[in-house]
Amino acid sequence: MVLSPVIGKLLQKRVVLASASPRRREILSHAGLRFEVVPSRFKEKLDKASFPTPYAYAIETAKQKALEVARRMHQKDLRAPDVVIGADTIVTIGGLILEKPVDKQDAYRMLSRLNGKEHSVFTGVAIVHCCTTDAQLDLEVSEFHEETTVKFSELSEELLWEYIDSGEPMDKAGGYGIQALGGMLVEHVRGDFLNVVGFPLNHFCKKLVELYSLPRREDLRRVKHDSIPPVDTFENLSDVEGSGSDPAQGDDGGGHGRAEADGDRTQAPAGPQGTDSHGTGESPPPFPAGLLELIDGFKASKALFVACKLNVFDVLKVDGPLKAVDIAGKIDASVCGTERLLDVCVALGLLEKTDRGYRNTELADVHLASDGEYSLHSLAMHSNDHFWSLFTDLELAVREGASAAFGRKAEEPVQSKHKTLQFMRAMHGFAMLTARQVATAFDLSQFTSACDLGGCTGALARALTQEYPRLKVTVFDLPEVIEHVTCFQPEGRRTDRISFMPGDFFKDDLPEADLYILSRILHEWPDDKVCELLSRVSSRCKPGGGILVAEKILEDKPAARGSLPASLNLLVRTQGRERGLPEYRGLLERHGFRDVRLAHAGDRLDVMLGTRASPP
Ligand SMILES: Cc1cn([C@@H]2O[C@H](COP(=O)(O)OP(=O)(O)OP(=O)(O)O)[C@@H](O)[C@H]2O)c(=O)[nH]c1=O
Repeated sequence: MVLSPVIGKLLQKRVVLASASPRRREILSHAGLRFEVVPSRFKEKLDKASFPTPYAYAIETAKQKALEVARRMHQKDLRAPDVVIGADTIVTIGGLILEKPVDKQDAYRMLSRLNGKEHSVFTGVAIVHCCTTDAQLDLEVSEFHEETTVKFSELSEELLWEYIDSGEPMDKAGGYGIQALGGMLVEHVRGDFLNVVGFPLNHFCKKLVELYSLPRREDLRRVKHDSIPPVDTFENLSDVEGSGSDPAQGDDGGGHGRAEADGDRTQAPAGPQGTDSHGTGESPPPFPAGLLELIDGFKASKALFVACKLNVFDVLKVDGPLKAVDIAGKIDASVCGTERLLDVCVALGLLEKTDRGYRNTELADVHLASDGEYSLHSLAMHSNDHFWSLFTDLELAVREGASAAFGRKAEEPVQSKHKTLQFMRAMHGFAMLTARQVATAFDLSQFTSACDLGGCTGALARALTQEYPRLKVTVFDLPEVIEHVTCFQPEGRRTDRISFMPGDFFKDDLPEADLYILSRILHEWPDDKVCELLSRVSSRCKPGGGILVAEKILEDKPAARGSLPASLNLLVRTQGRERGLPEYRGLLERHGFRDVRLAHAGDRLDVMLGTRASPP
């Protein structure tokens, strides 16, 4: 790959870096690029839960930063620059996205989380090509991301605070700067170092080669139909005249789309014979890339489920990297089928393909192998074995409503030991990822006893006892669940402050406690059952006692993507449903709980805390 000529081609263009990051400026100017710096005013507040992956979030933020600058410059000068570059760097660990710390305590929380562990750094990059025709701004976006894995040493509290007091963490994602003092915290790095610093230069150059070496189909089409080529950049910069292949086809996970001045749109491909899809010479509708992704979404889920079921991630965690033929032997499957499945997993970001064979990404090691503390393997298996077939009845459930569909092919009760365990593992995986955030959403230190109703494996109980040294927690769940809880207690971390009690919260006496917890329980039930349960809790709870409810609360604005499948789950599964804050608040108040407060516990859950009022 020839790097400098491709950077050289940009020298003929007015290039703007839409970033205030001094590191990005330095990396790009060292590479010989000439550009202006116009920091973006885009507020980095996108809803993380609405993105399928952390890097999708970073890419979208990068894109919005660049688009904001392009539009602002166009408005101001009536002429936008030729190219605007935006980037966003995030640090991710255990499903959490860490951006820049807001204060020293926040930096401490981030660095403690990274301490002694491996994490990923993603930078999303957007390259926006601007073209102004008749004062109209036409924008075309190319985007990609790069991942680097960084391992921190075990660091003492003292060192962490010394580092925080140096002031270095404050303007850096994850609260550290690998290029300076923060380099001392790092044991090893896998991948592009500059990507951690804030800009993946190598991938950027490859992207430029891809963009500027091959004229894209849409450019050829536009040259043919429009009198003025919209982006003169490409004809001028092309090395390979007349080559008709479409680099977007070979895009390595990055996108390639078009945005309009007042909103984002994806570029339509040329219709047959290079005409637009209407055959009229007018612009075809935007290419519905997101829609096609949705249409294909079930294939991606199924590929993940099958790879989990065949234990691909377990095999690679122990023995990877391995060639397809060796993996096929270990999972007892055909070589050609295995190879295809593995390549799909690479495309989905679950595996990496190296010269030595396939290996797990960190995501797969942590969440898709079956043995990890934060494994979601059983959640994937539960979705495959249980929800997949229920969802084939979605049409019926929608036509007839939950209650009509319920009972026909309704849920088989979770009976066999295997099913119970799979269900418990599935719940446990999710609870392990959310328990700490639920436990710390409010200060619960005034309570000395709690009862977690339907607390399953005790994941939340453990987070609560770790957080509150005075608190004793009783986990109350069905006998068939309590029977298996010992499998889920981590060796060496048992505490006599947690006890497990078998029982049915609709029938049996509830244990005595200062605080009653219903975490992801109420959405499972219809209103009459919710009222029955809340009235049982209310009559057992002493005045001044508390109720803690964790649920994903429906919002008035269009629901976050993450909560949508859950609301459909409930349609095909039980008669329960998601509820909004006023409804939950009303239910709690009706059952004698006042001062209901709300806190967010990460992207997937909200927590409400109410106090039992004295009876009138
Ligand atoms: C992990 C790490 C990050 N960073 C800096 O963290 C900021 C991320 O924040 P951002 O939101 O992507 O960028 P920004 O600084 O707010 O600038 P902008 O592009 O204007 O949003 C960027 O600065 C990066 O260099 C380092 O300097 N070293 C490191 O090891």
